[in-house]
Amino acid sequence: MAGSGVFAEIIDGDVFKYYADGEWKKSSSAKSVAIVNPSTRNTQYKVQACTQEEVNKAMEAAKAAQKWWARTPLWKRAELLHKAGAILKEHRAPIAEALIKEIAKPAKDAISEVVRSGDLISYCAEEGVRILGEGTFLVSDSFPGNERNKYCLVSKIPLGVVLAIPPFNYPVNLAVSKIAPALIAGNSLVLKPPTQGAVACLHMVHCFHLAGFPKGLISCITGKGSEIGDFLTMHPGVNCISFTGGDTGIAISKKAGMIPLQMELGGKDACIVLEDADLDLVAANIVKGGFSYSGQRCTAVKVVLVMESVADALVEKVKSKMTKLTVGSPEDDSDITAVVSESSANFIEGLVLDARQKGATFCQEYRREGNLIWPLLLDNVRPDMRIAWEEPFGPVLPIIRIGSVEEGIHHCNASNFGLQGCVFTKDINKAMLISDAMETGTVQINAAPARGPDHFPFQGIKDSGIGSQGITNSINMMTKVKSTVINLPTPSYTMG
Ligand SMILES: NC(=O)C1=CN([C@@H]2O[C@H](COP(=O)(O)OP(=O)(O)OC[C@H]3O[C@@H](n4cnc5c(N)ncnc54)[C@H](OP(=O)(O)O)[C@@H]3O)[C@@H](O)[C@H]2O)C=CC1
Ligand SMILES: O=C(O)[C@H](O)COP(=O)(O)O
Repeated sequence: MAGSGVFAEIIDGDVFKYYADGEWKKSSSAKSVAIVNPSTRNTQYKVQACTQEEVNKAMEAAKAAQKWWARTPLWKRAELLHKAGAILKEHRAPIAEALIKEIAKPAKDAISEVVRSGDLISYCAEEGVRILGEGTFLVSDSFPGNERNKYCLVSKIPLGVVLAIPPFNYPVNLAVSKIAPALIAGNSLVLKPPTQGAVACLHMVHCFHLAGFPKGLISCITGKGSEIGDFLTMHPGVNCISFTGGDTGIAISKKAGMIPLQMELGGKDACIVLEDADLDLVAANIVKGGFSYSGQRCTAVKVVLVMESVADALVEKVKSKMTKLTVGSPEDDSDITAVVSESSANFIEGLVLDARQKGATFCQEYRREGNLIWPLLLDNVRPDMRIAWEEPFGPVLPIIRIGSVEEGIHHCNASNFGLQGCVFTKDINKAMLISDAMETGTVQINAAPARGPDHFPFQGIKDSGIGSQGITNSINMMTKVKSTVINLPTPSYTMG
């Protein structure tokens, strides 16, 4: 049960506390933020609306704790991370329950998100010891005109205080994908969880608390992003921001100071289907890729670009598979559950009505009950329809019929997004050429887009992001280079 057992200390009455300086606290604002259950549309939980003064205190504590943490041996940092990962997996049930209630994540997916997160933390601990345990040694005479009288020792050192801001759809996994790299690299961490997903995040933070991390090293500031977000992202105490979400990230990138930014934003992942593709494989991947977690994944298949000659056959296969999708409550492990909010459902509906008005073919009747939208395939979508370009973040998938591969690549590259894409063909040479031509961070060949497994590099270009995630790249991004040059009185080749 969320907020009970070992988690009893993180709640006060019906309001979850925030975490700072090694303690669970009530905000002096005496205000709380309601978390509405997407399925019932009733208030499920409440979290503290933290004040700017509480942010300042968390930043001060983070700065002080980081100085000591940077002097903590790598093996000790890794040991604590392994403990946190194990505790997280041990308490997967109450954390998954919070995911079910606050973001309507199907029960099975909720459990797997928590387990995946525990595994990410441990993998990160091991990877951090490996890559941070070595540096570079350069000699001066490798550059013309120099003798070997300078030795250069190059190492990776922490940035300082990392601000982590994850989105609602993977509030635990996309939080630890920032927290673990930050900590193993010797940084401290301030977390601003999504409102929808905040309680799952608070439970996850408690697992780090139980593991025994130093006071002040980790804090979790709750409150609406629209109210406390700018104060956090423009705070002078922040040395790096790692953000995942929508175009909010673009706004943040314009406000943040001279600090490293890691941004994983929206996507319009295109699925290009060639005439020789295995259509059963394609249909299976389109349904899984397009409708898992009700399409609320940045890596969801968001537009299908299929050669006209095989389009009818593909559409029939997809429609047939869609009839097997269950629609209902996350507690029952339904495939399709309520989207995260009424505003999200309204946005999705707007795209559907626009497509209807402009003549798209509806493969199913459009059906909505509250935030629950039944899976919908739109055929014969044209570029003048909003759904051809915008990201519904919901269970609605457009099909665009193309006359050539070039037409498909053109549509993919004309998008403002550039996260992932996929191509289905039996001709690997053609697949490689298409992958090279697609302007996206990743191209999947003969499978739907996916961020996982979490050690793979994951990046978006254009409006889909800045920098590269994935455990190794995240660790490196949360460090900076330090050179120490030893100047010898006379050249020495004894090490040559
Ligand atoms: N690339 C990806 O992985 C994802 C992309 N998205 C995209 O984002 C859209 C909306 O999803 P959502 O999660 O609400 O994304 P948002 O960009 O609205 O929110 C992401 C995170 O940013 C916080 N935030 C909001 N405003 C600010 C601000 N001014 N300063 C700092 N932080 C802020 C949010 O907090 P709060 O919740 O309190 O507002 C949340 O923690 C989706 O429709 C989709 O397009 C969403 C999820 C994942
Ligand atoms: O933000 C998202 O939607 C996730 O990065 C998607 O992760 P997945 O592809 O592993 O589901």
